[in-house]
Amino acid sequence: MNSTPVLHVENVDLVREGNPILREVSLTVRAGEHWALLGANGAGKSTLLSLLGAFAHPTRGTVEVLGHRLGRVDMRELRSHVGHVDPKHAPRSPLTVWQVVLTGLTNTAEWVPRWGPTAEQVALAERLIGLLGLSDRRDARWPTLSQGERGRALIARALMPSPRLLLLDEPATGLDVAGREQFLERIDILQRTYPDLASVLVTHHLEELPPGTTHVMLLRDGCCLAAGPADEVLTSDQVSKCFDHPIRIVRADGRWSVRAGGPDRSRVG
Ligand SMILES: Nc1ncnc2c1ncn2[C@@H]1O[C@H](COP(=O)(O)OP(=O)(O)OP(=O)(O)O)[C@@H](O)[C@H]1O
Repeated sequence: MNSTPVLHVENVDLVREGNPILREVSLTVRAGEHWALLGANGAGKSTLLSLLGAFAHPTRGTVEVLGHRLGRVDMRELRSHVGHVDPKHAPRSPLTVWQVVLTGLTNTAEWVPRWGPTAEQVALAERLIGLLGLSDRRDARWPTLSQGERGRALIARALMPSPRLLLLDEPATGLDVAGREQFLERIDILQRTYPDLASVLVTHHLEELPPGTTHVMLLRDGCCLAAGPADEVLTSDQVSKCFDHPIRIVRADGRWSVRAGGPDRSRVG
């Protein structure tokens, strides 16, 4: 296994229009780790993800993505090796699921004219479509897909170049309960199928954390409040501080959820 961290962020500050957005943030992500960035609206999660995806440079500090230091590398080239699931991605023409997934190889929103995948690439696309639970929607066109199906198609698309890193920005936002559970089930299958894949997922809802989440960073006002193994970081105390609200964390069947803080009323009979 490659021992270079997949991501290494050291003492990063990011200032935009004179405002500090990230302050002294450090993070190391290794192969096989599944991180969640958790924090309230405006905490800086998406901004940090944009650094990890080589979409932005830090103002101070260093960011290494797949062993390459931002500022010393062709960002566009580097991005092609990162599986970045952009929820706003949308092809303009009504591509099928199969086509959308294959555009992950050309890194384009549209099907590239005169480009054709190899037999191995087609086989990989079919395998990923199956892994994401979309085999029966393989030929369905983008405009006819549900939001959950689109999200899962985009994950399959991001995995086409066989990246070592998958970045997911609020992947379960807007999904109904069934859609969220299907998404979590597929993430679980994915993590078991690709044990070396590392991922970083942004969310503000603990209910949306995949059970395979190994590590968590709590962000508040651009600062890292806590970072480390999920069970050490996701305590009622720390999450309450992160969201500036009394919260009680409940862990059941490998999943996390929250209740309003205060006494545990479930035992009052
Ligand atoms: N281009 C920009 N210029 C100035 N301020 C920005 C810019 N982009 C983001 N911000 C500010 O930086 C802060 C962090 O934004 P960011 O989107 O990273 O937070 P977030 O934790 O992802 O929030 P949310 O959960 O609402 O998506 C916010 O206060 C936002 O207004």
